[in-house]
Amino acid sequence: MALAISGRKDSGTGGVTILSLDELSDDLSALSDSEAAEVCTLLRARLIDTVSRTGGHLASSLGAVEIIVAIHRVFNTGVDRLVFDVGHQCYAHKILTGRNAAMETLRSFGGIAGFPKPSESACDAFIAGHASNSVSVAVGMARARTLQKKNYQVLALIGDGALSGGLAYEGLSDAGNSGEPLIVILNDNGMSITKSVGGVAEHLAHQRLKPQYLRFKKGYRKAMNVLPLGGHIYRVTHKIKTAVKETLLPCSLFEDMGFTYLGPVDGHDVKGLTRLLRYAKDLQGPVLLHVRTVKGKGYIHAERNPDRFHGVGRFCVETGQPIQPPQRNFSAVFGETLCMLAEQDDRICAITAAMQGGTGLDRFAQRFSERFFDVGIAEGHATAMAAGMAKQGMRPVFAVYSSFLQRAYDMLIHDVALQKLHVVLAVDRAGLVGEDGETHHGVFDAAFLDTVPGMTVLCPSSFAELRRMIRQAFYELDGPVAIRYARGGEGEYREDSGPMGSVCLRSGDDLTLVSYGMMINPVLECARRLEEEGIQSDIVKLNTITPLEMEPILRSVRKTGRLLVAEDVIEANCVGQRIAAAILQAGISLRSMELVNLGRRFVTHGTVPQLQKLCGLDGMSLREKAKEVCSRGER
Ligand SMILES: Cc1ncc(C[n+]2csc(CCOP(=O)(O)OP(=O)(O)O)c2C)c(N)n1
Ligand SMILES: CC(=O)[C@@H](O)[C@H](O)COP(=O)(O)O
Ligand SMILES: [Mg+2]
Repeated sequence: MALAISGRKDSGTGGVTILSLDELSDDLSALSDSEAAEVCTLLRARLIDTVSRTGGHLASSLGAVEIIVAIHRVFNTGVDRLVFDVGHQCYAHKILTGRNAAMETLRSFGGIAGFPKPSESACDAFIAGHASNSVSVAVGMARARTLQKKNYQVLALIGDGALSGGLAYEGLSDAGNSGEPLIVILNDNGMSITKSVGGVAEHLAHQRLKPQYLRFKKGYRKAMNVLPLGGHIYRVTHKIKTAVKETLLPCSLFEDMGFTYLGPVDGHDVKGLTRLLRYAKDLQGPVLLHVRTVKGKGYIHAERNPDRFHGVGRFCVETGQPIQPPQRNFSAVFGETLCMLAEQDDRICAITAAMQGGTGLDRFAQRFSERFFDVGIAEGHATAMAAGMAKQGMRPVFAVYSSFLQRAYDMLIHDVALQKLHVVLAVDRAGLVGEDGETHHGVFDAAFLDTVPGMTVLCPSSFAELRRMIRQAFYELDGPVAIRYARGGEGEYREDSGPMGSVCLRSGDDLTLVSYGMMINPVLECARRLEEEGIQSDIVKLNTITPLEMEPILRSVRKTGRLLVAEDVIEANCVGQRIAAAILQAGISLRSMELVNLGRRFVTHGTVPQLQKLCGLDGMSLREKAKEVCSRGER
């Protein structure tokens, strides 16, 4: 593919200035080293500018700029397969693959996604969003290539944080042994969202810091700079270097697993990275290139606060301050309430899988550091560990995003439920989450938690209810208890409806409306609008969705004969289906019924109100559905 930089001009010093990223094709192979460095500068400026207006994952994307430019210099991502881990660092790749203008629409409804999407570009090899699977996917692609006798390269780009997830080791162990040519680039910035934790983080730090090795490597680099870097010379000298390394350092974990280990190298030296990738490409086996980067590189506020700029809303470029002040949210209320309870009860422990800030646990981590456990991106381990703690008499709560809890389904059944252990799950980001889109919506938990024997699932609709339910989860219930709540703050409903089970919020004879959690807000709006048209509805709000308390619902539908259940979860085993089955079992025949939910689809990205509208779950759409229900059948 030809390089298209029509916007180049001579800088007057013999060098070339690249005027616009729009002029670049995804094939950067003809760029000189200095042009490549210039492209990196342009990309950084573009990332800071766009993300300041759209919001998104800035710090990780900034840190990966040189890696991505080097990849595009050596590989053709339209044919070679580049698998991003999580995918939140892929923005530079999007810009280089025809989506520079579309960056203005990043993460917005109808715009480009914040994660890799093959439907957007053939250069996006695989959808990503959840951590630690990239090596497995890459091995799969490499094996498919070999079986199909095709000729392309496969790369996985994985961060040190993602390397705290057990799945990564299943992939590495198999990849190292496979003999398949593939390149794993480990982008090691010492950070997950907060600081990387665990033994592997220690191992990586050790690899970087062994002083004798660093001294040796400096000398080696000097020598390499004066030598012409032919493949043969590099191979021989690299062997010598590896031998020296092995006598000075304990073997890297990756070498033991069967990889040719290269590094650690400076991940912001685009020239060096390009050379190493060319070398790795020729090696024809599993290679792990360990690259050291700075999270947030090139933007002072992000370098200083990489966790705040990991995922960021719109901000002022100059000051780094958010445009909108942070909203009080369910996660913060959870964290505060937990601190209050932990003050009185030293059995309470909090567990996070690398999501301390997002789950509202910052204060708990400071105040009760000995009872706070960040286990890394390891949701399965967190769940099994909570089971162990509960078995020995502690009161663990695992605070976890709904979509990441999917990773721990087996542990919930095998390690927690089977022994009826009192583990509390604070299931954050339940329901539609907005701009992160299909990989992050918390729309499966209501269905899968219901299948776990002995599980109780509580659904607060307000901060007051969340506070009460946390206490109930610890002191009035036993066995596994999940409290599921949405991303963000309260809506119009701010009461505490009191008991667990189901409560009637409003009385009317024409129709029964049922909902729970934050969906109660559009349902209240729907009821108000119906009333304006003379239709009176009962609203039954479910405070507990597993097990269901059916009595208030049955009482209501006996009266109205019509039912509409609204929920922002997938259709399979949704609450509406369970209610419908219970109504049938009770021998009640309804005149009409509508179950409004997300059906059997993946919901795209956008603001939550936009997505609710798309799915027919906003107040207006629910009113239309409710009117249909009312108009069906005679009373
Ligand atoms: C299974 C899962 N758990 C948690 C997350 C949330 N998460 C997204 S990125 C991230 C940190 C990743 O760190 P690293 O891989 O080192 O990438 P970096 O941001 O440092 O470039 C976490 C915890 C996730 N995406 N998937
Ligand atoms: C990439 C990733 O998985 C997280 O960074 C996630 O985007 C955080 O979401 P919140 O913004 O809801 O905390
Ligand atoms: Mg990292």
